[in-house]
This record gives sequence, structure tokens and C-alpha cells, in this order.
Amino acid sequence: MSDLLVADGERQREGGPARPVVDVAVGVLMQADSRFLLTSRPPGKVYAGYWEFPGGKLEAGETVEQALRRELQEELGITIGDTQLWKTQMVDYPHALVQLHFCKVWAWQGELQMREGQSHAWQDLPVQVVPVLPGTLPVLTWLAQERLFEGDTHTG
Ligand SMILES: Nc1nc2c([nH]c(=O)n2[C@H]2C[C@H](O)[C@@H](COP(=O)(O)OP(=O)(O)OP(=O)(O)O)O2)c(=O)[nH]1
Repeated sequence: MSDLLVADGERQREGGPARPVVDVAVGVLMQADSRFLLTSRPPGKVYAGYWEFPGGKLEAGETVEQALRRELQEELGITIGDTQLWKTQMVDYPHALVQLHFCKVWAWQGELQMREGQSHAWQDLPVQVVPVLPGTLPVLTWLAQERLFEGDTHTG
């Protein structure tokens, strides 16, 4: 079982009603120069304006890879190559309990298009865009560990 991250609120007390787990497929698009793609959450969504890795919820019957392929086509207009699960992280938000499935993506076809009015930024450590979504921060720590990067992973 992955560690639970509690974001912006207290963890629901034992004995409360069980909350459904929402599975989310997330893509960490990597460039050869080690920069990675962050996108801002579009207006109208919870945490609008926060920066995250692109992705979205699994639909019924989808695998993580299928959902990621669909979401990145819908949101960014790209067709991703093969990808594999890298890390998972459970996050307890006031709005939902989410299980994030992060996949690294090294290859894709098509030019990036921001189809949902989001902004995008290719970033390196430390990340300069703010604010970063709570459930996105663990990824920066994992990347820092891989790269032997020391110091703050993000500003703000
Ligand atoms: N895409 C993405 N979602 C993340 C990250 N970190 C994190 O906590 N989340 C959370 C925020 C949301 O609660 C959930 C993603 O749900 P969403 O509402 O963006 O998904 P969606 O695009 O399918 O949305 P919709 O069709 O229902 O509007 O995962 C991340 O790095 N990327």
C-alpha cells in the first residue's frame, strides 16, 4: 500500500463512512534535457490555477495506460508512445480520495496544444511555477532523489 498524503484538511477519522477511491492516470512528460512538463488546472476545476502533471480520472474499464493515452490526447492533442507505471500515491483531499498513478512518458507524437485553456511550462528542479498542487509535490521529491538533487524542489 502506498503512503497516504493528507492535503488541506484533517484526515477523516476512523469509523467515518468509507470514501470511494478515485483512480487518476498522470503523465510525467520528459525531455532529453531533463525538463518535464507541468500544466495549470483549468478554470472551473477544483484547485484551478494550480500546477500539476497532465492527466485525469480513469473511466470505467480503462487501464492506467489507456486512460493516460486518452487524457493526453484530449488535453494536449498528443499521442503518447508506450508508457509504464512509475509510482503511485494516495492523496486524501477534502473533495476526494485519489490514487494517483504516475507514468513517465519519453515519446509522443504531435505538437502540444492546450485544449482546455490551461497553461504549460517545461520545468526543471527547482520548479519555478506556483502554486503546485499538493498531490504533485511527491513527484518532485522522487525526481530529486533520482537526480541526486539537493535543496528545495519548488519555490513558494
Ligand atoms: N492530473 C493530475 N491530477 C492530480 C495531480 N496531483 C493530484 O493530486 N491530482 C488530483 C487532482 C484531482 O483531484 C485529480 C484529477 O482529477 P481531474 O478533475 O483533474 O480529472 P479529469 O481531468 O478527469 O476531470 P473531469 O473530466 O472530471 O473534469 O487528481 C497531478 O499531478 N496531475
